[in-house]
Amino acid sequence: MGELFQARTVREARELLGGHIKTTCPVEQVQLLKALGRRLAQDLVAVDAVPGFDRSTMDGFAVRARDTFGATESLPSYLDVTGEVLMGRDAGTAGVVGVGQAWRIPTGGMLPPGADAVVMLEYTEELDDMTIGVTRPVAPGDYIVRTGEDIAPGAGVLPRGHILRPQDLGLLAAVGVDDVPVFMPARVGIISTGDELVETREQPGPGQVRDINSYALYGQAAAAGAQPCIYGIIRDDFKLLLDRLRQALAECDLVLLSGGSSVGARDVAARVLDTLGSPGVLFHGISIKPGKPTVGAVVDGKPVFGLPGHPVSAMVVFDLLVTPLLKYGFYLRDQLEFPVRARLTRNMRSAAGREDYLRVRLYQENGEVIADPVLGKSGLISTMVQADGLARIPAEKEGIEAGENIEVKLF
Ligand SMILES: Nc1nc2c(c(=O)[nH]1)N[C@H]1C(S)=C(S)[C@@H](COP(=O)(O)OP(=O)(O)OC[C@H]3O[C@@H](n4cnc5c(N)ncnc54)[C@H](O)[C@@H]3O)O[C@H]1N2
Ligand code: MOO
Repeated sequence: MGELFQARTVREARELLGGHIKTTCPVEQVQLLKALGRRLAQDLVAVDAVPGFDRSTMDGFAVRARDTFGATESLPSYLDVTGEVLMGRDAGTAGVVGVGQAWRIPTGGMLPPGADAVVMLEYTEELDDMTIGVTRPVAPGDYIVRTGEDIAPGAGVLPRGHILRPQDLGLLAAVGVDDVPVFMPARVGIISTGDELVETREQPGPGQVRDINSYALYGQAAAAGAQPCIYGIIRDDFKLLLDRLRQALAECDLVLLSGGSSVGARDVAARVLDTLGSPGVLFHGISIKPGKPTVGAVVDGKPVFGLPGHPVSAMVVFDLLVTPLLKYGFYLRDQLEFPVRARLTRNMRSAAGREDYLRVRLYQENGEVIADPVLGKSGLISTMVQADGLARIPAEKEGIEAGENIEVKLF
């Protein structure tokens, strides 16, 4: 590859990939406790109402609100205690709370028929076993959760594609979903290429470095819910690379190659990716820094990326192009990608027409979030370790001044 490549924007790169990827995600049923972080494979609809009955939110007395109107400490409303709600029991079979009456009720107990509110214990005085004085009025509905107030029967509770969070497990438990249909994790093949690379356990000789990218990318893939698989270090050799890529493609849903993506004479990634199958390379180069010499390809419907060799660049491109595919199965248009706004501590220049991604440390000062750039070349993995997140300078800006706000995503 001798010629200079034509750089695409991140959006164009996503659109090109999105238009050609044709992977189907198989679905499996997992037990609810195993479903955390997994992606829902279908819309889930509640069959039952939650709660299934009107419930008290306080310890106290179930009453007719009207009977408490005008009650004060000096002039309480006196009510006859004629019943008691037992926790977990049907309160609908033992009579009705009549006019001028009250039933004892625990927090979470079922509201008995006739009652329309609960008076907190603190606002009652017990005159004897059978009589209370209510010292504050309540309105109908006070201290009650209504039937279906949490989840109405027939309501859509979670949409297909949603990544399950701890609170979602709670909600699914509430509606009785014990087996959850989720997409199987995508299998991600990871290949590192470079004559200089050696395994972690080896002592690098002069001119050699340990393979960083296999591990960092493995971590990113696993963190995005995928099932990563390392295919090792391959020398900068067309044939060797082609064979290993073919194997990875046959066994995986998505393949990552790092190194060899630039335009140097020995940079074989683009050539190899174009040889694998149809349609092959869709773009070579994105207008971002770091990460410019990225190659994006689709082979028989599966995405294959030639990531830049510099570890920071490889990780940034993974974050922008690979994570959304693994997490959501596609690129979401309305995704809130950089949700934190932070004040930048120093001027950072950027070329117009190019998105720049800064590694930033975050801290709080006077109630504000501050982003302090971690400076350093894209070959330095330690800069990623020192950073808490990635900040973006949009393509239309030629830089951001100290004190201006910048959009950040957390690692
Ligand atoms: N004349 C030019 N040179 C370079 C350009 C350019 O536009 N013109 N682009 C630079 C940029 S930007 C990047 S990023 C790199 C991309 O390089 P390659 O993707 O071709 O990768 P390599 O040349 O194989 O390696 C670059 C660098 O990264 C180290 N590396 C590679 N793989 C690993 C790994 N698995 N673990 C740790 N480190 C790795 C490698 O040793 C090199 O130092 O090209 C610039 N050059
Ligand atoms: O893009 Mo390189 O990826 O600037 O270091």
